Amino acid sequence: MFRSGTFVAEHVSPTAADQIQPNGVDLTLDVVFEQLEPGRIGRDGKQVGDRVARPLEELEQKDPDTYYLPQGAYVARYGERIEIPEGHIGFVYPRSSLMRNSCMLNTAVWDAGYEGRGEGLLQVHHDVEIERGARIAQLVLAEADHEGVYDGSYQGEGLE
Ligand SMILES: O=c1ccn([C@H]2C[C@H](O)[C@@H](COP(=O)(O)OP(=O)(O)OP(=O)(O)O)O2)c(=O)[nH]1
Repeated sequence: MFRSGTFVAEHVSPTAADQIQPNGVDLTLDVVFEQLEPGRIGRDGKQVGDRVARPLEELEQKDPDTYYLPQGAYVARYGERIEIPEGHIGFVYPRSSLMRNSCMLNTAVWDAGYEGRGEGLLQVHHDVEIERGARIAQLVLAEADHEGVYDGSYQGEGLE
């Protein structure tokens, strides 16, 4: 069973009232990274390629806290600290307004016991402006059986 947005909000911080949806909690965009070097996925381990945070443009008469993203693929870090409670699994979906603007957010499984500010692959198929702090995604939680809890290399990411 999927949990309510109010339940999900107990595991996401900070959350403003307008982020709490009937079935989940909206996540905001904090940092956009651009990958510089190749990563590696091996049979026995992996490595994330070097990346750099994209600068926030500071154009006159424009909100300075806005990303102006040309077509391409970016890694987006969310602004919220997320905790996947035991007995649950998390899924993140893009906000439909992204899709309607020819952009997409690709995501993976969020494991029970994970804590951190996660990341998603932001695909920009048409140039787009996204304000820092704007809502781009929604986290939902479903009840799930599991053995053990998350103990991988991304535990605690973005909380430093
Ligand atoms: O779209 C997603 C999906 C998951 N996560 C977080 C939560 C998840 O629990 C953690 C690890 O994901 P996964 O298990 O897929 O990572 P991995 O590539 O298998 O690495 P590791 O074994 O170090 O966990 O990353 C994200 O930040 N974004």
